[in-house]
Amino acid sequence: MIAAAKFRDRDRQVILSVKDLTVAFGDNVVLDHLNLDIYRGEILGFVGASGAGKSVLMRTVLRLLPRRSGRIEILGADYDAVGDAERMALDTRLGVLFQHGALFSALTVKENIQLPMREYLDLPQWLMDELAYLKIALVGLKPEAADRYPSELSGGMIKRAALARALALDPDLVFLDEPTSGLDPIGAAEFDELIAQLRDTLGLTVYMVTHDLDSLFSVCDRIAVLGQKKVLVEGTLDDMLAFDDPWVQSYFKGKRARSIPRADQSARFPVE
Ligand SMILES: Nc1ncnc2c1ncn2[C@@H]1O[C@H](COP(=O)(O)OP(=O)(O)OP(=O)(O)O)[C@@H](O)[C@H]1O
Repeated sequence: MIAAAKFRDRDRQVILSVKDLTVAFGDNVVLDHLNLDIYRGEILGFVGASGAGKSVLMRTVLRLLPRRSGRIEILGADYDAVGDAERMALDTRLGVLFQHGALFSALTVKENIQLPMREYLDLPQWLMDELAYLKIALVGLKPEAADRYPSELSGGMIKRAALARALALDPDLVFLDEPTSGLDPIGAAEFDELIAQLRDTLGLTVYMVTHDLDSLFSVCDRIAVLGQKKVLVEGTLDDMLAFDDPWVQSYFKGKRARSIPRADQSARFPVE
């Protein structure tokens, strides 16, 4: 924890800051004065029991759900305090991969990737085509995938195509909602590797909601646990293991967790 804190304080810029966020549906308060910071260039794994509110948090940050109170700052700018033009510019800094890919079935992969470009940019078709092929290559798909429809793709290819769409506008921060769910262990490991590669080469920041212990142990720099309507604990895997809470203990120290080899986190959190 000390090492992680040093690394953050010294080098890191907060890219997304959620302050005092409360979200409720009628009497059902799902998030209660929640705080969370995400730092540039990190892969943050976000976990919590089913129904804890992980998707609600992600959707609220993306302004797909209303909040009762609280502030959301992207790259230091308060979403609510900026004008329409700046808000639109902030939107382009974020990319999203929804659970199950959420590609439009009537559009080809190329057309899906070009959707955000059409919405936010004014580019000639030839340039959008070149950019789409670039994104397709970036996520490890072959060029032939460009003209395929989602129904013609495997589960792993759909995830990659959806990731290519999330990267369409060269975002600073991507939200991934259970990106490896439904993939076999090899496909999931390859996807994790791709995420780490994109972080390293593009300097991408990644917010990953996941139930996948392999992902948490192998690619996440930091973990945050949602519980009791707040971020219960955040930090390294060692912080999770030391945290005295029954759900956190059984999640990170359970039989399944014990069978997974851990990545060397000291490489990611160097101490001066
Ligand atoms: N649009 C909505 N209207 C009313 N209640 C909602 C809505 N969306 C989510 N909820 C409620 O908010 C709570 C948190 O749901 P959420 O989907 O965020 O959980 P989660 O942590 O993502 O769960 P899982 O891991 O199972 O996907 C649940 O009680 C859910 O019923």
